[in-house]
Amino acid sequence: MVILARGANYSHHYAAMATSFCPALPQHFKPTPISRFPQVSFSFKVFSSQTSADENPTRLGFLGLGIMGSPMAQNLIKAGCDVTVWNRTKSKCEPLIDLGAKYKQTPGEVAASCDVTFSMLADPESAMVVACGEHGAASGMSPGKGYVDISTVDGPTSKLINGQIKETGALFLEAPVSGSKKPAEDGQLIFLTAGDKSLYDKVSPYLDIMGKSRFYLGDVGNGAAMKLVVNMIMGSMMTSFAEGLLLGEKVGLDPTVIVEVISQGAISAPMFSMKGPSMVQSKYPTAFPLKHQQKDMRLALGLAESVSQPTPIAAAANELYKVAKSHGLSDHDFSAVIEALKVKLKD
Ligand SMILES: NC(=O)C1=CN([C@@H]2O[C@H](COP(=O)(O)OP(=O)(O)OC[C@H]3O[C@@H](n4cnc5c(N)ncnc54)[C@H](OP(=O)(O)O)[C@@H]3O)[C@@H](O)[C@H]2O)C=CC1
Ligand SMILES: O=CCCC(=O)O
Repeated sequence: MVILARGANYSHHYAAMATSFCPALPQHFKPTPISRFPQVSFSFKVFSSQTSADENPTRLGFLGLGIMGSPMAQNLIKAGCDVTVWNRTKSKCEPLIDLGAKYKQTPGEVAASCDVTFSMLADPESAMVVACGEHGAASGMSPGKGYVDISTVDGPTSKLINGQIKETGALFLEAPVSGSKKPAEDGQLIFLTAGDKSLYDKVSPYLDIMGKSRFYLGDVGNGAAMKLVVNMIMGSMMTSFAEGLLLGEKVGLDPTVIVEVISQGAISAPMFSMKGPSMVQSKYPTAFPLKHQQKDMRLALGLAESVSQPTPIAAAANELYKVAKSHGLSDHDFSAVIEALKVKLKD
């Protein structure tokens, strides 16, 4: 069911109205902006397992069950979707199988048994091998099927995967996400999609289960570019925040007060408020692994290089992430980049 309503100011009113129409269906209900026209309209989407439980429900595959993929697949299962999973490390499939997912031995077998297959892999290399390698998803693709790659990769990788999928007659959509572990758990991700519009239309109900909004950006490569631009800014912001916390502390300021002051002013950001308190305690519980942030800085710098755009701030930030990696912080949250600034230089 989709309830359409115009105007951003009345979202909670319309949300209450929709819930009163459908009291049995509130579990996956949330007001969602129609992101292609963010300035003019909102839609409210109610996904119900009943609506998908028709004669031939769409069979969904999910490849890659890491920090992000696991809760995303879990939300699809909990919404009543028919989901088949695969992960390189099979043990990560088990909690989802317990929730009702099916399991196949290879990405190709998942794709062969599903109508649409989602993938959420670490980086360009793993996205390529899972899509196009031996027993990869492409080996199970054929006309009528679709492949949706949610991994954060660069445009050239996404275009290569698109080409291989298209050769099978299937459709392709790149759909990287903004939002981290908690938004993935809460179904509040922001999808940045590009590619086959008909596949975008087909999978929109599923994107709405996993996310709060979705953007359709046209040709393959635009979704990857949008994601890299956003993460490049985020990565630079984090290093600047880390510098400020350490400088403030060194001149005698209480870093918890710095976090509070920032939260009330013009540079307030959810990221600072969420990560700041644990950073001042030198704790970095992983939501977004530092190794992935450094990968995104590297890919964003490659994108900048491809169009001769100067990005000196991002280049400097990237060096700090590389230093943090060399200190064994790859699997910590990316906020651990602050540790790279604590390293004492030799005399
Ligand atoms: N965490 C976050 O906050 C966000 C992450 N992203 C992006 O989403 C993607 C996934 O992130 P996240 O879930 O955090 O990452 P994780 O490191 O938790 O998971 C990575 C996944 O990729 C799989 N993988 C890695 N290498 C290979 C390989 N060679 N062959 C097959 N599978 C492989 C892993 O399998 P295995 O379990 O066997 O290791 C795992 O399923 C990344 O591109 C990341 O940049 C995007 C938004 C937010
Ligand atoms: O790619 C990771 C993004 C993390 C976030 O948007 O909070």
